[in-house]
Amino acid sequence: MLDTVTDLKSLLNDPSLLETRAYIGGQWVEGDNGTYDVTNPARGDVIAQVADLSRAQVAGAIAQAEAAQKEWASWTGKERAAVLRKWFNLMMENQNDLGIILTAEMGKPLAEAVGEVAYGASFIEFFAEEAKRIYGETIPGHQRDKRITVIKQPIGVAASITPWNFPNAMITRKAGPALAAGCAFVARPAAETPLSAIVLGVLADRAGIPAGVLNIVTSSRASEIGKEFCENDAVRKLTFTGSTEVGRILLRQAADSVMKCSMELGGNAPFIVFDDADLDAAVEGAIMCKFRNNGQTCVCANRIYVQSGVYDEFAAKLKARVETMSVGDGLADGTIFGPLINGEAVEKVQEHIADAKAKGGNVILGGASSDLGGTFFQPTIVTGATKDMLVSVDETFGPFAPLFKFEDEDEVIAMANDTIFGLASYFYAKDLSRVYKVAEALEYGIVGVNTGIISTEVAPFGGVKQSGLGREGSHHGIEDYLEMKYICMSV
Ligand SMILES: O=CCCCC(=O)O
Repeated sequence: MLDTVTDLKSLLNDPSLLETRAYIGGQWVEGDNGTYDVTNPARGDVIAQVADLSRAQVAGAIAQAEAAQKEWASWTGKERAAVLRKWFNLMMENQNDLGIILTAEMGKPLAEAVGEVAYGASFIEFFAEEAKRIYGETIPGHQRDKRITVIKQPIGVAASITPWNFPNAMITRKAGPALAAGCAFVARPAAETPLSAIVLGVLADRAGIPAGVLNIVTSSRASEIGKEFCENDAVRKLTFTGSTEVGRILLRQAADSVMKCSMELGGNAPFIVFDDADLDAAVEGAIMCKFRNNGQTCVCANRIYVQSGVYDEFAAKLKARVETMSVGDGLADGTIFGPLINGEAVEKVQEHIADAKAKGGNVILGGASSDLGGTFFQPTIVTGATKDMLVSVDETFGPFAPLFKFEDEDEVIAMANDTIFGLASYFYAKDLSRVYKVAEALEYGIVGVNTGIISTEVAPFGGVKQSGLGREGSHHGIEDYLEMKYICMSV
């Protein structure tokens, strides 16, 4: 049982990793607004009380970042790479402790949490390497006496707002390229999961990242902090992962200062199973894709389309596999499905299931809260899903798998693209020309073909349509933190 912060400390190999103060300008800082409670979603127990910063303190953090940025940018790429590499090493050396902290505040099973820490650290490793490869360009002059050079420079101070579902990796995917580029960074983690962010500050400090280059600002007041980030002229880049609704608000707020924005927003991922697919592989892919993090991931399948010839078999196989998977505390052995983050998340899953049932859906597995109570929910599969159901337009963000039936390729492509979102999509098929045609026709930033897992630091992650702006990860990911400068010289 994790009743208090002392209990959580006792689970850690290095209890000093559990810090509850904010990290600003290399100092550990108490909140002007006191503290707020961080709870364990499995039981609702308070596990820590974290610094609740005021807007003025966040402005102070931005000032510290601004003061530190120029010196940091003057370091060579190789020098920046060396400390980023140390930061990566420290994350991996403390991977299990970081995983325990993450599970305690977010709820996902420990194996997934430890996996997320490795995934998060991979962005620091990758961008440490990229720090040495920020190349410019020479362009043939437009007149005989002209020489044109393009250099790339850090954009300045970058600020991030990140969600609770990936409390580690969503920060590192932004901080890695920002710091590698020579930007200073101010991170505001989700109020639900500040401890995983703060521990990144602890390790950054140990790695020798200079004071002010990385700042972690914790606060229970999301909208105030969002406003400060958008309205403070020293912030030149805002990077956000979260809902499309909040992304729109931030974009509006950021318009006045014309800052560069990256938005990784909501999805409504289709997962398509064609009749020539390897069905067992498709079932495994659907499980990974739909139920990763208990369905609480922006790239989780939201709508599963299965061609009529294999529909019943796929449904039976999926049910048989999912019913063997257990729901439980994230720290308990064998848990596959942890708790949902909070009561609101449970209500949304319930609403989508009730709506599906009312519109003719047939619950073949689950459908209700788990006997464990709290926010534990049974993984649920519904057959007979139709496009008038809520789930076809709205991301459930929970363990609900609706199975839609389709007849042909054109029909399913039209259904899959019939959404304002365009983040991830998936399909299983063997026919090569179908594979190419469908991959090209899906209006999404990411297409998984015969795989349910597409996330990696080496590929560009991001969406089209109202799923966002910009790409994170890969060599493209650093571009969002750089400005191009064109130098025109007359010789
Ligand atoms: O909710 C979105 C988090 C993205 C997780 C990933 O990188 O796969």
